[in-house]
Amino acid sequence: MSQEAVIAASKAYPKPAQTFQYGTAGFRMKADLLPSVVFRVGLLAALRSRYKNGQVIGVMITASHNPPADNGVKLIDPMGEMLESSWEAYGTALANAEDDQAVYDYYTHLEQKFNIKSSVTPQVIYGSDTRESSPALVQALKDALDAVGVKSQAFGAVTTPQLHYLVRCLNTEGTDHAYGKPTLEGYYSKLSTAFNHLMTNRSNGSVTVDCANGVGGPALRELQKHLNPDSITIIVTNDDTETFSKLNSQSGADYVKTNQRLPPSVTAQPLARYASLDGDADRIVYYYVDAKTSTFHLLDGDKIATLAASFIGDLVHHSGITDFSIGVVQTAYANGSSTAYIEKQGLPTVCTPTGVKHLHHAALAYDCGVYFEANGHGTVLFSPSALQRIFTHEPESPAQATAITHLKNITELINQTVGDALSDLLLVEVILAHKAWTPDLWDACYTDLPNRLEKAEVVDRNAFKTTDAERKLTHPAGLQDQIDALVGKYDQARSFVRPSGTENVVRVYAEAATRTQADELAQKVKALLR
Ligand SMILES: CC(=O)N[C@H]1[C@@H](OP(=O)(O)O)O[C@H](CO)[C@@H](O)[C@@H]1O
Ligand SMILES: [Mg+2]
Repeated sequence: MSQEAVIAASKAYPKPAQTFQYGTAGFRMKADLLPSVVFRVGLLAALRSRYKNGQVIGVMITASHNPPADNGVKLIDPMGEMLESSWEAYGTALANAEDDQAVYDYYTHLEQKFNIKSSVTPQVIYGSDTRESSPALVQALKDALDAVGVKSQAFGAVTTPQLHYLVRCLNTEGTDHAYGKPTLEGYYSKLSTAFNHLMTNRSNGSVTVDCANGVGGPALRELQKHLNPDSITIIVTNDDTETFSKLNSQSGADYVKTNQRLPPSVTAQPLARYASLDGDADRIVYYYVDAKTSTFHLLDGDKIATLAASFIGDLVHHSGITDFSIGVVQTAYANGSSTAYIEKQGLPTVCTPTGVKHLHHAALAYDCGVYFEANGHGTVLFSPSALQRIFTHEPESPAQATAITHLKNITELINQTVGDALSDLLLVEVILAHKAWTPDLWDACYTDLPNRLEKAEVVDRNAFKTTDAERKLTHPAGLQDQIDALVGKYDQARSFVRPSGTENVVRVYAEAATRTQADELAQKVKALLR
């Protein structure tokens, strides 16, 4: 790598007058502001790979559920996790370097700081969602990787979880904890093989999936080719990736969760199952309309977490494996009823700050850690020792043998690197089939407290500081007391305010015993912010 090569390549991507920050979901903003950021993220990925002795690092170009004009970029660490948070600041600093020389200087500063050897060949793989702006940003990335001699591989349009899967597979290939075949075909084959085993002699009718007109559409169509058609029919809708303006428009998991209503394109049949993915297919929510009043019912991340935890708990119980810890990790946005339900089942719950990296980390504390954000982003992690026990357990009865076989397949079905809408879809379908549950029976486990999520524009969101997993404000001084006083006036109420990590707003959440109370509480708390 030469100074001239880096500086020359960097010249093509001048930094706009803008301050950037590597946030909860990497960098995310209007796509036209991003070329310099993506170029520099490419340099960071190269450094990260060399720092990790040449292990493969992933770069995903996506803005998830954001509008079509946005885009974003984030790094994936060697085991398929999100970038270690201490490195986010280096990404921020590199993105904000004023000119090409400053970019090069900071790059060499990091090399020295971490004593990164130039003898190691860095390896990076990358992919993008289906946005119009993605190809140009991919080119910016490629130019950076080439300038610093990275061995790179392009995977084209992929879901975010697919890229996480590929990174982990590449870095574990040939080891005793090989995660799978490092190809997209390997991904589809791993998930579908487990699904087809779990669905042997079972059929679960059909599910209609709204793909937000994003990359989940083509991926789901491909996955479906691998599934036994006698087990499931997946009706793929909102899968137009050619009309860029349709992405996440009036569709998708975020639309359904935020508005608490059907996408306008869906005419729901009573008790039929519907699901919506987000733009990069790492989130999923389910919903249905009931038979009596055709009312919309949301089955969100909390409902998926409780479903998964209880199903896995039952399998472990029937397998004869003992001393096996299962925990459920949530955020403050989890519905109070879900937390109460999980605790009533005798399972521990943990509340972490928003952002899946926090949940993921907390879930590692259990043999089986189930984590979901209410918005539908989540997965299930099995610890290495839990996997070892599941795969070596000697069953003492046919019933135990069946439970063990199911457990093994469940660990293969779940994408354990990150929340994955396609894997979660198959998981829910398997569980409902095994329980012979219609969506209303699933929904009946507990009744959500009516809730409202609002956002407020404020002068400076950084003036809002929180504690207790974001459930309480420490600053601005006195505001929390005012919120508490309001909450005290409603039944079963809870409300909190926190600054968003992805948008320049402050979020207000409120839940209470009735819809009117929840709405009123949210409005009154919001009014305090003015
Ligand atoms: C209330 C809410 O849904 N917040 C989302 C949103 O974070 P904020 O920090 O609230 O903007 O985007 C994150 C990244 O996608 C996601 O992890 C999180 O759950
Ligand atoms: Mg997403």
